[in-house]
Amino acid sequence: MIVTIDGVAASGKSSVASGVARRLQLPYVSSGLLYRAAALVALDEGLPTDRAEPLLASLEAQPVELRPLPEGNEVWRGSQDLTERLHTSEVDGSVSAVAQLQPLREWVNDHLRQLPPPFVAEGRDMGTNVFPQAEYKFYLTASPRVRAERRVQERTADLESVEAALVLRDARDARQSAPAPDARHIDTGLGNLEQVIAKVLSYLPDPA
Ligand SMILES: Nc1ncnc2c1ncn2[C@@H]1O[C@H](COP(=O)(O)OP(=O)(O)O)[C@@H](O)[C@H]1O
Ligand SMILES: Nc1ccn([C@H]2C[C@H](O)[C@@H](COP(=O)(O)OP(=O)(O)O)O2)c(=O)n1
Repeated sequence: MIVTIDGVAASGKSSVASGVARRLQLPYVSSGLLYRAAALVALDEGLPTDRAEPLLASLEAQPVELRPLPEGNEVWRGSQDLTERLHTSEVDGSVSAVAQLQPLREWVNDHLRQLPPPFVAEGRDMGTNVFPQAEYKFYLTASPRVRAERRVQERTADLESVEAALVLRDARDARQSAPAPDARHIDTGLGNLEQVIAKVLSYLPDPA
């Protein structure tokens, strides 16, 4: 079984995917972490974010590995744990450019398609491009203000600038963020995290 949870930035994808996966006793897969890791490598190494070749060459020379652990996804590069460095405003600011590079998208998608099901996968195009065969698909939304209020709890930045950055990233990511026609839409602003997790679970078979 593959469950896909797509949606806009800070709509709650990883928290909801993690909660659903825990209840189903499945791993969850945070695809955005691979895009974030690629953006971090570009920033660390001073590589351009608008050209795929130098970045791919670096990622091939020293590969990045996504570890979809039940307690949280980690990203490693050799002996370096990158996980704690993936959710900064700097990475937020560069990741959409990297995610527009088609060869980078193929690099991410090759990683994801090697993972053995069952799992819950979250991102932008899990239900459309990467796992169109998934049995259960969800698309999370919430207003920019609601999402910004959540993100200020996690970033040292003010509400107005976080909201503006989210709206900008939504626009930059729009191309790969179209919902799957067969996805169920859930507005995560209408309930708390537990209620949204329960809503998703209500459409899924009970764990054996
Ligand atoms: N109803 C809700 N649904 C989902 N997340 C919520 C909700 N209410 C508050 N949150 C919080 O909002 C944040 C969403 O962040 P995250 O799950 O990282 O979103 P995304 O993966 O879409 O960027 C988390 O801190 C989560 O606990
Ligand atoms: N499947 C995916 C997942 C993420 N991306 C891009 C779009 C986003 O700006 C970044 C980071 O995504 P991530 O889901 O980690 O973060 P946000 O929820 O957007 O804060 O990666 C993508 O293009 N396709």
